[in-house]
Amino acid sequence: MNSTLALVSEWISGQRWFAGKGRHPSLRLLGEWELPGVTEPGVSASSLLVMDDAPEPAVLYQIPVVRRPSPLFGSRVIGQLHSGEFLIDGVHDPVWTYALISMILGERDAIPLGVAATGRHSPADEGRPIPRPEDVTAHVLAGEQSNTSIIFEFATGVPVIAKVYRQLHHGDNPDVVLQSALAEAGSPHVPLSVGDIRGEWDDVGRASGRADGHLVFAQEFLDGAPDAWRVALVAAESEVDFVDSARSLGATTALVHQTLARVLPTRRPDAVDLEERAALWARRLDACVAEVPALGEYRAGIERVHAAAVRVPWSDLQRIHGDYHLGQVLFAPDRGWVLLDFEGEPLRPMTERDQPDLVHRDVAGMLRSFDYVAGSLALTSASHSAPHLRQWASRARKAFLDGYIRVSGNDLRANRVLLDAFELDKAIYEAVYEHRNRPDWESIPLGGVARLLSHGRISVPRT
Ligand SMILES: Nc1ncnc2c1ncn2[C@@H]1O[C@H](COP(=O)(O)OP(=O)(O)O)[C@@H](O)[C@H]1O
Ligand SMILES: O=P(O)(O)O[C@H]1O[C@H](CO)[C@@H](O[C@H]2O[C@H](CO)[C@@H](O)[C@H](O)[C@H]2O)[C@H](O)[C@H]1O
Repeated sequence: MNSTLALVSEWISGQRWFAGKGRHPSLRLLGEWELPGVTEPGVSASSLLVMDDAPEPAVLYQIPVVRRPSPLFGSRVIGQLHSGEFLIDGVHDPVWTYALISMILGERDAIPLGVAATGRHSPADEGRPIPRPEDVTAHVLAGEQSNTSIIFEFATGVPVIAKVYRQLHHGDNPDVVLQSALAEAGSPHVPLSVGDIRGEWDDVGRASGRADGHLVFAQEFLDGAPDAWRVALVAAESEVDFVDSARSLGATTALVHQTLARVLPTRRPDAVDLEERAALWARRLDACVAEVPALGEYRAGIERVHAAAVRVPWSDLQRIHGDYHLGQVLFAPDRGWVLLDFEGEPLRPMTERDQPDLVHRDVAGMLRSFDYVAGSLALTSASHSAPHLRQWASRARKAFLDGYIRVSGNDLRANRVLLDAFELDKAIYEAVYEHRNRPDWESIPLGGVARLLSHGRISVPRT
């Protein structure tokens, strides 16, 4: 028997969303918010906010839990407390999931235990009632994710997916802000927003002593819609051309960018923006080379591209997706491509992720993704020749750009070095991502870097 924190400390390193793999956590409980409306005697449902001080900077995690006198059949038990109660992993517990959806749809406040939280039901989803417990089922979405998503199915009405953010940051989460703005502007290219939960907690690092941000985001669940990564992989595997699909994905991307530029602030980049970007690219290159030494041989070439990229004209800065790749897009037969997960790159600090940026970042991300389809198949399937796969990727990349340029009117080929700079920046990020998560795939982004540098598109004198 033990304290909540001791039990969570033992359990957290085995969780897929725990970022400190291989390192012992040093946890501190900031507080919790208790979900309202739980009527079962002796049972409470809440969400702990726990700071891990072991990494630098420290990471704030959200951990839904249920305390019960005895576990249910199938409960995921975290451990037994001093009190004799059991601490249960909340996202798998029907009391927690029912209280969560009721709090969002009923716009209820949590019981604050050091952390305040409030549910909001989106006007776009109006008319959906709080279901009776017997009219809703919930299960956790399987698969690798940075957060934990719960699928709700109702006796009537479209299913809902609620994403419980595992790492919390002060400020609006772009995932909620951008998708809600797009959905409210009538874009069919994101799922309908259902609602969210915002919270407020202590933060000694802030002048006010408190921080606030999104804790949960709920949206329509597009059941059965395959993601574009799967669709593209199947096409490449069966040697089916992806040109039309890639062109329409490019066109959809441009439409989403246009809507974001219409409904959220944009601004002209100035000299300071360019200086800051050059400094950011340089810092990121240093950090990536330090972690993946194989990038070292490309450093000078990458620096030349970065230097050239800040000398060409830049278009306006605007809100973008931020971590755009084929796995972030679903194909829904009745509405085409639907974009998900606008949280930005998980390895970048939130202060960078919620800033306006060039659309080039998203376009570059997707171009890299076509390269990944070819690269991953070349690694895993002996029956596909590398030149053939390269040709598949290069046709898809060209079609994606064609589709984007046709709809946006923004000729990203005119100053190709700028797009190359973003593609290189993405590829070095991917090298670090693969180094940490899938070392067998490190050669995919490294090959991408080598190819980009061999195109010789830089027309500035070499130093
Ligand atoms: N609205 C949705 N409809 C259908 N599937 C979804 C929806 N949102 C997420 N998914 C599925 O869940 C996966 C993880 O979602 P994502 O937003 O990328 O979460 P994470 O931030 O945990 O990576 C997606 O790749 C997709 O397969
Ligand atoms: O989806 P996430 O926000 O968690 O993004 C991270 O993981 C992605 C891998 O799942 C990673 O994407 C890279 O691999 C993809 C294939 O699995 C490929 O399509 C992408 O182009 C490539 O970047 C992403 O970079 C990372 O942030």
